[in-house]
Amino acid sequence: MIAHEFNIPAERLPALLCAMPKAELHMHIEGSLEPELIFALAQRNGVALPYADVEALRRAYAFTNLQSFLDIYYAGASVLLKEQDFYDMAWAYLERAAADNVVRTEMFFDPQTHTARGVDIQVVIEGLHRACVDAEAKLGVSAALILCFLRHLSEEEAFETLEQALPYATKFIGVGLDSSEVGHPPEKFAKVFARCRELGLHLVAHAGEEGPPAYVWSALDVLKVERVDHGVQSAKDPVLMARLAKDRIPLTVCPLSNLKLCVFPDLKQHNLKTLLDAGLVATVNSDDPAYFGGYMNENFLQTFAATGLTAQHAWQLAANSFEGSFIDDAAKARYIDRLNETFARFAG
Ligand code: HPA
Ligand SMILES: [Zn+2]
Repeated sequence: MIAHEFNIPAERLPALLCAMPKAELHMHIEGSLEPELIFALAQRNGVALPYADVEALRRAYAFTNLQSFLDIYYAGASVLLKEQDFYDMAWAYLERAAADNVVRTEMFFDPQTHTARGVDIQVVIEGLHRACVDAEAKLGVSAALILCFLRHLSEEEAFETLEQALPYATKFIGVGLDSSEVGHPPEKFAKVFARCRELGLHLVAHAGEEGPPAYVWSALDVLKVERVDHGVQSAKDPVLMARLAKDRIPLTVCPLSNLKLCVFPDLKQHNLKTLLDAGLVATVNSDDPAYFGGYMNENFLQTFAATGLTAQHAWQLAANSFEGSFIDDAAKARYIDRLNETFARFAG
């Protein structure tokens, strides 16, 4: 996709970042559970929480690394029991996404977090999928689901989850790999990803969030993923950077997540600009917006303010999000037209 030349006055850039159509490719739906909804669902379902109130829960959101976040994230998800709970969670996110001009979203969900508590996978998938169908009809947001395997569990358990999910295979478009990265390299899941590939599912995996470039290499070469989630540690390996650029492998970067989990000490030092300027198909995403302090537009606004990215970078990030999405080429072209129309409206 060729970037057009746009002359955007600097003072219009924040409004343009908010207005431009964009795709979100890295968002864990359980990470969109706001504290208010956690407490409302706890009350509705009679689930006891180890926090006195919403403020006490929010105060616990002071993370030092990925694991310190995951412990609280899994505790928050414990209030989800019924199909309507999954619907309500997804609907709340989809309304926020629509407000941020997200026109396409590919949402991760973690079935093992729920089946381990005795919730049937059908309840999880049907509730989330119904919200996706309604989002298209009522919000004009195209929404799809990606089932993630928890990498701290075994490959055998991933296979069991895949078996349970297959009756609902028309309701998700692919599989991913998330949870504790270091010590759980992609190759641990080689066989289950090979099976998912045979089944025609799209493949993605978290790699290079905290883990080394070697994990990004094995996500590509062993799992054969089409996108890498996070991938920011790739910048440490010039040969890997060249490979990602050559093969146009999208990286779903999550700046506020990286800040809150101390992957970078501050946003000014985030390497998004390095990745873009090296020609990588980098995108901006919210990861776990209820926990990391912002949905899509907040990620764009804060990252641009901190790192001095330009309107040209904004266009590239939005175009990359459509290129990296799992929609057909005609839909990509329509979204790029809408992107260009928005830029033309903001041009000086
Ligand atoms: O950022 C993340 N990394 C790994 N696993 C996750 N599960 C939710 N968010 C994340
Ligand atoms: Zn993630």
